[in-house]
Amino acid sequence: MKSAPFIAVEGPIGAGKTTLATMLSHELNLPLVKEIVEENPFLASFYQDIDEWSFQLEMFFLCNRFKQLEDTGVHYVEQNTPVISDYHIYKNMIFADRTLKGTKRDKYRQIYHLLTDDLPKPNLVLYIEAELDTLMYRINKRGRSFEQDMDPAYMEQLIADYKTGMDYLANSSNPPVIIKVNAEQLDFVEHPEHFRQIVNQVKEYII
Ligand SMILES: Nc1ncnc2c1ncn2[C@@H]1O[C@H](COP(=O)(O)OP(=O)(O)OP(=O)(O)O)[C@@H](O)[C@H]1O
Ligand SMILES: Nc1nc(=O)c2ncn([C@H]3C[C@H](O)[C@@H](CO)O3)c2[nH]1
Repeated sequence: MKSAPFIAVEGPIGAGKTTLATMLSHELNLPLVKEIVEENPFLASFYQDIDEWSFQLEMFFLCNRFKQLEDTGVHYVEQNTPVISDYHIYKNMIFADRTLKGTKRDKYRQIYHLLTDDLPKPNLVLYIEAELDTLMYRINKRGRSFEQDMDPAYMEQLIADYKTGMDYLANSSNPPVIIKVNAEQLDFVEHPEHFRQIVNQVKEYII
Protein backbone atom coordinates (compact mmCIF):
# COMPACT_ATOMS: atom_id res chain seq x y z
CA MET A 1 0.00 0.00 0.00
CA LYS A 2 1.70 3.23 -1.16
CA SER A 3 -0.58 5.73 0.55
CA ALA A 4 -1.78 5.96 4.15
CA PRO A 5 -4.61 3.57 4.93
CA PHE A 6 -8.18 4.75 4.56
CA ILE A 7 -9.77 1.93 6.56
CA ALA A 8 -13.45 0.97 6.40
CA VAL A 9 -15.09 -1.54 8.72
CA GLU A 10 -17.97 -3.29 6.98
CA GLY A 11 -20.48 -6.06 7.52
CA PRO A 12 -24.25 -6.52 7.87
CA ILE A 13 -26.44 -4.77 10.44
CA GLY A 14 -25.25 -5.39 14.00
CA ALA A 15 -22.00 -7.11 12.98
CA GLY A 16 -19.99 -4.83 15.27
CA LYS A 17 -18.65 -2.25 12.78
CA THR A 18 -18.92 0.78 15.05
CA THR A 19 -17.61 -1.23 18.00
CA LEU A 20 -14.53 -2.48 16.13
CA ALA A 21 -13.86 0.84 14.35
CA THR A 22 -14.02 2.70 17.68
CA MET A 23 -11.70 0.19 19.40
CA LEU A 24 -9.18 0.42 16.53
CA SER A 25 -9.39 4.19 16.48
CA HIS A 26 -8.46 4.30 20.19
CA GLU A 27 -5.80 1.60 19.95
CA LEU A 28 -4.07 3.03 16.88
CA ASN A 29 -4.81 6.69 17.60
CA LEU A 30 -6.65 7.15 14.30
CA PRO A 31 -9.37 9.70 13.55
CA LEU A 32 -12.79 8.02 13.37
CA VAL A 33 -15.58 8.76 10.88
CA LYS A 34 -18.91 7.38 12.10
CA GLU A 35 -22.13 6.94 10.17
CA ILE A 36 -25.06 9.15 11.13
CA VAL A 37 -27.89 7.02 12.58
CA GLU A 38 -29.91 8.68 15.29
CA GLU A 39 -30.55 11.87 13.28
CA ASN A 40 -31.95 9.89 10.34
CA PRO A 41 -35.61 10.97 10.07
CA PHE A 42 -36.65 8.07 7.82
CA LEU A 43 -35.32 4.95 9.56
CA ALA A 44 -38.30 4.29 11.80
CA SER A 45 -40.79 4.74 8.94
CA PHE A 46 -38.58 2.65 6.66
CA TYR A 47 -38.65 -0.35 8.97
CA GLN A 48 -42.46 -0.04 9.17
CA ASP A 49 -42.87 0.00 5.38
CA ILE A 50 -39.74 -0.58 3.32
CA ASP A 51 -41.30 -0.12 -0.13
CA GLU A 52 -42.90 3.19 0.82
CA TRP A 53 -39.81 4.82 2.37
CA SER A 54 -36.80 3.22 0.70
CA PHE A 55 -36.01 5.98 -1.80
CA GLN A 56 -36.07 8.76 0.81
CA LEU A 57 -34.00 6.67 3.19
CA GLU A 58 -31.36 5.63 0.65
CA MET A 59 -31.03 9.22 -0.59
CA PHE A 60 -30.63 10.50 2.96
CA PHE A 61 -27.83 8.01 3.65
CA LEU A 62 -26.21 8.81 0.32
CA CYS A 63 -26.23 12.59 0.86
CA ASN A 64 -24.82 12.26 4.37
CA ARG A 65 -22.12 9.87 3.31
CA PHE A 66 -21.25 11.99 0.28
CA LYS A 67 -20.54 14.93 2.60
CA GLN A 68 -18.55 12.78 5.02
CA LEU A 69 -16.52 11.27 2.18
CA GLU A 70 -15.75 14.68 0.71
CA ASP A 71 -14.55 15.85 4.13
CA THR A 72 -12.55 12.65 4.69
CA GLY A 73 -10.83 13.24 1.34
CA VAL A 74 -9.88 16.83 2.16
CA HIS A 75 -8.89 16.36 5.80
CA TYR A 76 -7.22 12.95 5.72
CA VAL A 77 -6.73 11.16 2.39
CA GLU A 78 -5.26 14.18 0.56
CA GLN A 79 -3.01 14.83 3.58
CA ASN A 80 -1.87 11.19 3.49
CA THR A 81 -3.18 10.78 7.04
CA PRO A 82 -4.58 7.39 8.13
CA VAL A 83 -8.27 7.37 9.01
CA ILE A 84 -10.87 4.78 9.96
CA SER A 85 -14.57 4.75 9.14
CA ASP A 86 -17.35 2.43 10.33
CA TYR A 87 -18.64 2.03 6.76
CA HIS A 88 -17.63 1.98 3.08
CA ILE A 89 -19.59 4.21 0.70
CA TYR A 90 -20.33 1.13 -1.42
CA LYS A 91 -22.69 0.04 1.35
CA ASN A 92 -25.20 2.41 -0.28
CA MET A 93 -25.32 0.19 -3.35
CA ILE A 94 -25.56 -2.99 -1.31
CA PHE A 95 -28.65 -1.73 0.51
CA ALA A 96 -30.23 0.21 -2.34
CA ASP A 97 -30.01 -2.72 -4.74
CA ARG A 98 -32.01 -4.70 -2.20
CA THR A 99 -34.58 -2.05 -1.19
CA LEU A 100 -35.23 -0.14 -4.46
CA LYS A 101 -36.96 -1.35 -7.59
CA GLY A 102 -37.45 -0.28 -11.20
CA THR A 103 -36.85 3.32 -12.23
CA LYS A 104 -36.09 4.45 -8.68
CA ARG A 105 -33.24 1.95 -8.52
CA ASP A 106 -31.95 3.14 -11.92
CA LYS A 107 -32.11 6.79 -10.86
CA TYR A 108 -30.41 6.01 -7.55
CA ARG A 109 -27.57 4.16 -9.27
CA GLN A 110 -26.94 7.12 -11.58
CA ILE A 111 -26.91 9.57 -8.67
CA TYR A 112 -24.64 7.26 -6.67
CA HIS A 113 -22.07 7.16 -9.46
CA LEU A 114 -22.32 10.89 -10.17
CA LEU A 115 -21.68 11.73 -6.55
CA THR A 116 -19.06 9.17 -5.62
CA ASP A 117 -17.03 8.01 -8.62
CA ASP A 118 -14.43 10.76 -8.30
CA LEU A 119 -14.11 10.61 -4.50
CA PRO A 120 -11.44 8.66 -2.59
CA LYS A 121 -12.37 5.14 -1.53
CA PRO A 122 -11.07 3.03 1.35
CA ASN A 123 -7.96 1.03 0.47
CA LEU A 124 -8.30 -1.35 3.44
CA VAL A 125 -11.60 -3.00 4.39
CA LEU A 126 -12.25 -5.08 7.49
CA TYR A 127 -15.24 -7.18 6.55
CA ILE A 128 -17.01 -8.66 9.59
CA GLU A 129 -18.85 -11.83 8.66
CA ALA A 130 -21.44 -13.13 11.12
CA GLU A 131 -24.31 -15.57 11.10
CA LEU A 132 -27.96 -14.59 11.34
CA ASP A 133 -28.38 -15.66 14.99
CA THR A 134 -25.38 -13.60 16.09
CA LEU A 135 -26.62 -10.51 14.23
CA MET A 136 -30.17 -10.83 15.57
CA TYR A 137 -28.81 -11.29 19.10
CA ARG A 138 -26.64 -8.18 18.84
CA ILE A 139 -29.43 -6.07 17.31
CA ASN A 140 -31.75 -7.05 20.16
CA LYS A 141 -29.05 -6.45 22.76
CA ARG A 142 -28.39 -2.95 21.38
CA GLY A 143 -32.09 -2.22 21.70
CA ARG A 144 -32.73 0.53 19.13
CA SER A 145 -36.52 0.90 19.16
CA PHE A 146 -36.93 1.01 15.35
CA GLU A 147 -34.94 -2.24 14.92
CA GLN A 148 -36.91 -4.36 17.34
CA ASP A 149 -39.04 -6.05 14.66
CA MET A 150 -36.14 -6.65 12.30
CA ASP A 151 -37.25 -9.22 9.72
CA PRO A 152 -34.88 -12.24 9.73
CA ALA A 153 -35.60 -12.72 5.99
CA TYR A 154 -34.35 -9.17 5.28
CA MET A 155 -31.26 -9.92 7.37
CA GLU A 156 -30.61 -13.19 5.50
CA GLN A 157 -30.79 -11.31 2.21
CA LEU A 158 -28.39 -8.66 3.49
CA ILE A 159 -25.89 -11.29 4.64
CA ALA A 160 -25.89 -12.71 1.09
CA ASP A 161 -25.84 -9.22 -0.47
CA TYR A 162 -22.81 -8.35 1.61
CA LYS A 163 -20.93 -11.44 0.40
CA THR A 164 -21.72 -10.50 -3.21
CA GLY A 165 -20.85 -6.85 -2.57
CA MET A 166 -17.47 -7.67 -1.00
CA ASP A 167 -16.65 -10.02 -3.90
CA TYR A 168 -17.53 -7.20 -6.28
CA LEU A 169 -15.19 -4.80 -4.46
CA ALA A 170 -12.40 -7.39 -4.44
CA ASN A 171 -12.68 -7.71 -8.22
CA SER A 172 -13.14 -4.01 -9.02
CA SER A 173 -10.39 -1.92 -10.59
CA ASN A 174 -7.98 -0.69 -7.94
CA PRO A 175 -9.47 -3.03 -5.30
CA PRO A 176 -8.98 -2.48 -1.57
CA VAL A 177 -7.21 -5.02 0.61
CA ILE A 178 -10.05 -6.93 2.28
CA ILE A 179 -9.41 -8.57 5.64
CA LYS A 180 -12.19 -10.92 6.72
CA VAL A 181 -13.07 -10.97 10.40
CA ASN A 182 -15.12 -14.04 11.21
CA ALA A 183 -17.30 -12.97 14.14
CA GLU A 184 -18.10 -16.59 14.97
CA GLN A 185 -14.42 -17.28 15.65
CA LEU A 186 -13.04 -13.89 16.68
CA ASP A 187 -14.73 -12.01 19.52
CA PHE A 188 -12.82 -8.75 19.69
CA VAL A 189 -15.02 -7.51 22.57
CA GLU A 190 -14.70 -10.43 24.97
CA HIS A 191 -11.21 -11.64 24.04
CA PRO A 192 -8.35 -9.11 24.06
CA GLU A 193 -6.13 -11.61 22.21
CA HIS A 194 -8.63 -11.69 19.33
CA PHE A 195 -8.61 -7.92 19.16
CA ARG A 196 -4.79 -7.94 19.21
CA GLN A 197 -4.79 -10.31 16.24
CA ILE A 198 -6.87 -7.81 14.24
CA VAL A 199 -4.72 -4.87 15.39
CA ASN A 200 -1.57 -6.64 14.22
CA GLN A 201 -3.08 -7.28 10.80
CA VAL A 202 -4.07 -3.63 10.44
CA LYS A 203 -0.68 -2.38 11.65
CA GLU A 204 0.97 -3.99 8.64
CA TYR A 205 -0.71 -1.33 6.50
CA ILE A 206 0.05 1.72 8.62
CA ILE A 207 2.90 3.65 7.05
N1 LIG B 1 -17.77 -9.04 19.39
C1 LIG B 1 -18.89 -8.71 20.04
N2 LIG B 1 -19.35 -9.49 21.02
C2 LIG B 1 -20.46 -9.17 21.66
N3 LIG B 1 -21.22 -8.09 21.41
C3 LIG B 1 -20.81 -7.29 20.44
C4 LIG B 1 -19.64 -7.55 19.70
N4 LIG B 1 -19.49 -6.57 18.77
C5 LIG B 1 -20.52 -5.75 18.93
N5 LIG B 1 -21.30 -6.15 19.94
C6 LIG B 1 -22.55 -5.51 20.39
O1 LIG B 1 -23.51 -5.71 19.35
C7 LIG B 1 -24.28 -4.53 19.16
C8 LIG B 1 -24.08 -4.04 17.73
O2 LIG B 1 -22.75 -3.57 17.55
P1 LIG B 1 -22.43 -2.28 16.65
O3 LIG B 1 -23.37 -1.17 16.96
O4 LIG B 1 -20.98 -2.03 16.75
O5 LIG B 1 -22.79 -2.91 15.22
P2 LIG B 1 -22.78 -2.21 13.78
O6 LIG B 1 -22.27 -3.21 12.82
O7 LIG B 1 -22.03 -0.91 13.84
O8 LIG B 1 -24.32 -1.95 13.55
P3 LIG B 1 -25.11 -1.12 12.41
O9 LIG B 1 -25.05 -1.93 11.19
O10 LIG B 1 -26.49 -1.02 12.93
O11 LIG B 1 -24.45 0.21 12.30
C9 LIG B 1 -23.83 -3.54 20.22
O12 LIG B 1 -24.69 -3.67 21.34
C10 LIG B 1 -22.43 -4.01 20.58
O13 LIG B 1 -22.08 -3.66 21.90
N1 LIG C 1 -31.73 0.71 3.80
C1 LIG C 1 -30.56 1.10 4.33
N2 LIG C 1 -29.63 1.65 3.53
C2 LIG C 1 -28.41 2.03 3.99
O1 LIG C 1 -27.55 2.53 3.25
C3 LIG C 1 -28.18 1.84 5.39
N3 LIG C 1 -27.13 2.11 6.18
C4 LIG C 1 -27.47 1.73 7.42
N4 LIG C 1 -28.75 1.25 7.42
C5 LIG C 1 -29.50 0.85 8.63
C6 LIG C 1 -29.04 -0.39 9.27
C7 LIG C 1 -29.28 -0.11 10.74
O2 LIG C 1 -30.62 -0.38 11.07
C8 LIG C 1 -29.07 1.39 10.86
C9 LIG C 1 -27.68 1.82 11.32
O3 LIG C 1 -26.68 1.28 10.53
O4 LIG C 1 -29.34 1.90 9.57
C10 LIG C 1 -29.20 1.29 6.17
N5 LIG C 1 -30.38 0.91 5.65
